[in-house]
Amino acid sequence: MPLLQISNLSKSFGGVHAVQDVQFSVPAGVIFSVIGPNGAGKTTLFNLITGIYTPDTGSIRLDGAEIVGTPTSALAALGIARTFQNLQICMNMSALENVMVGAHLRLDRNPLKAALRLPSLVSRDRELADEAAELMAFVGLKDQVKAQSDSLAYGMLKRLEIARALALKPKLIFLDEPAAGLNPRETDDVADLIRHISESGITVVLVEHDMKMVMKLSDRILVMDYGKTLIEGTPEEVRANPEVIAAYLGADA
Ligand SMILES: Nc1ncnc2c1ncn2[C@@H]1O[C@H](COP(=O)(O)OP(=O)(O)OP(=O)(O)O)[C@@H](O)[C@H]1O
Repeated sequence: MPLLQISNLSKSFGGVHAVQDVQFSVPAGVIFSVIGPNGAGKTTLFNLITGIYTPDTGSIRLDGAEIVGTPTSALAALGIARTFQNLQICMNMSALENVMVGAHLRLDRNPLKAALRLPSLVSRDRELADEAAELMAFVGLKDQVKAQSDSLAYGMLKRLEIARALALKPKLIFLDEPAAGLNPRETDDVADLIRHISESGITVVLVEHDMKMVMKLSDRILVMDYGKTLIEGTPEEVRANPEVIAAYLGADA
């Protein structure tokens, strides 16, 4: 059984068919990329799977269980984490606190206990801070553990967001354009990080415009165009598909 199975998924906004009858499945352990021109429906697809939008029709199964209608917070508990195309970092918090937010989302906190600052919770906060520091080191932010978020460069903030998603201890992580706005060296570093995330046992679903990175990293690629699936296959199959070449990749891909 695939980890994630999408069937007949559709979502319209007014007259715009943002996602139209899309189906694919993501086996556990792969790096799965979604590509397509601007407006193809990639982010809408992410928003549907991560509970931000409700589909008009279709089914989304995680480990065989239907998750359509499940709120984002409950999806986090089921093991789905994501990052956003536009950074969602709280700039008035420290970098470490931002990552700890991810861990807090994972844990069931008792607000009364928190208000009373019970010793068990204080020690758990210390554990979470240690865990968050480890994750920051994992994403390459070892030297920024004590930094304020607003002092971090853009590339660092993108990594911080990945660390926060990892703090959920997900089995499936959705990365929306992790290389957008990065220079070629930073892009290579993010590609290495994504590979490490995958090697740690987390299934990765990626939306990305950097075609070199997508071709290098992905086990499978879904190509979308005008809300529909153009093709789903291995990088070799996608690269060789005439429709993809015509619609998207260009002759030099
Ligand atoms: N909340 C919304 N309300 C109205 N229309 C929307 C909404 N979200 C997306 N759309 C429309 O749906 C279509 C698909 O948009 P989407 O953002 O999913 O594409 P995308 O492939 O992620 O594009 P990009 O690569 O530019 O991020 C577009 O025509 C867009 O204008």
